[in-house]
Amino acid sequence: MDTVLIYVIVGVIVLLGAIAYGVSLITGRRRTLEREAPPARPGLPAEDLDRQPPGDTTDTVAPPEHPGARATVEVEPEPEVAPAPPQPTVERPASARGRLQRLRARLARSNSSIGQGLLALLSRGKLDEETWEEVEDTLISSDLGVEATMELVESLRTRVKVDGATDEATVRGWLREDLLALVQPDMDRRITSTRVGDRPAVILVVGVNGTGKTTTVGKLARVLVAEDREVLLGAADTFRAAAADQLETWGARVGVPTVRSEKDGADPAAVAFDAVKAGIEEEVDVVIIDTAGRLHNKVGLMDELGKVKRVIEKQSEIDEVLLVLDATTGQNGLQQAKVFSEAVDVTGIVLTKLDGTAKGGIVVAVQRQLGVPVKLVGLGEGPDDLAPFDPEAFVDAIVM
Ligand SMILES: Nc1nc2c(ncn2[C@@H]2O[C@H](COP(=O)(O)OP(=O)(O)OP(=O)(O)O)[C@@H](O)[C@H]2O)c(=O)[nH]1
Repeated sequence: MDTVLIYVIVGVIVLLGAIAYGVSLITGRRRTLEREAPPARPGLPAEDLDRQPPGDTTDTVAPPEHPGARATVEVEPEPEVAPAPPQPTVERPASARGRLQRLRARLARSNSSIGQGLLALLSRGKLDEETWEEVEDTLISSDLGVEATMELVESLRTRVKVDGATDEATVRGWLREDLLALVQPDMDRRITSTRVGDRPAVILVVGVNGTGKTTTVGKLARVLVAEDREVLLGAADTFRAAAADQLETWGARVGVPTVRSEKDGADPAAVAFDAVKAGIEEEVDVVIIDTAGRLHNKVGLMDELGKVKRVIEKQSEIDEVLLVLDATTGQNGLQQAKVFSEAVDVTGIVLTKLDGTAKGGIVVAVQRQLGVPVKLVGLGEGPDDLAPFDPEAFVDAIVM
């Protein structure tokens, strides 16, 4: 009996175990199926997009069938286009013609006070010795120089004696005429900037650092580009590391190449040589060379500039040597002019920063001292603020 009971109990246990196993198999399968099924999505099912026939790439916008339903949109993938490399913008500089007229207001701003002062003194009616002394002082304070001042006062005294008229319009006429004569309008102020025979014109730009030399070379390149010249720059100012970068930037703005050395403190003569060589090979119209004018002493300067000059002349003559002077430095500038002219044959002067000084008389003083004309004047820091010197426009700005 006991044995039968044991068999019954074991049988029940086996049966229960089999039932439990069967139930667990069914639930496990259902869970797996649930896990594999995609989640239900609200609104228009996304699978509508998936069901678009492959290859149908046109944009399709199905109007919604009822409010709230989303349109089915298939957007053609953008073809992959490599971004275009940034193009350097080459500027078209303003023509140099009539620039001094345009910039006259800048000159007038600083220099017309002299003109106004002179006009007020000379049209007082009674011109006594004291007034003439004031006239002299005004002229000397404009850096005209003692000699030119004496000449001008002498001429004005004679006119007053002869004519007697001292109304402002008459005096203005005299002043204009006498100042113009002092500025020597007949001097040849052209700059050689076209090919000479079968070689480019070569312009050497010299001057003390800080006078605006590099800036002037850059501005001059623009003036010449505006006149359709092919220009090449030589960065022979190897003394100041940033000068070559500065020059290169000026050139790049108007599509002008710069020959430079990658080495700081390289031999300026070697850079000048390479620039002229490249200019000859490229058949450009003009090569402009920026130099470092370290005014440590006259002998050093002569050695440096002399070497640059000799090395260039192995390949080409030098057509222009432009001396850059800062108009605000007065007598100091005149002293520099003297030293440079002894080191190298200066053919023209560039007077920079005339916009910032009432000392326009320096034009007369420096021309007299060197016997060479002022060819260009700097009238601001803008890229087109360099103008060919025009004696009439200059004097008009003073006596306007
Ligand atoms: N207001 C004014 N500033 C000027 C003029 N010309 C040049 N300058 C400024 O003078 C400063 C010196 O100019 P640079 O061209 O660097 O002088 P630099 O003589 O070449 O000096 P280095 O490159 O060291 O040889 C700059 O800030 C120019 O913008 C001008 O006509 N008017």
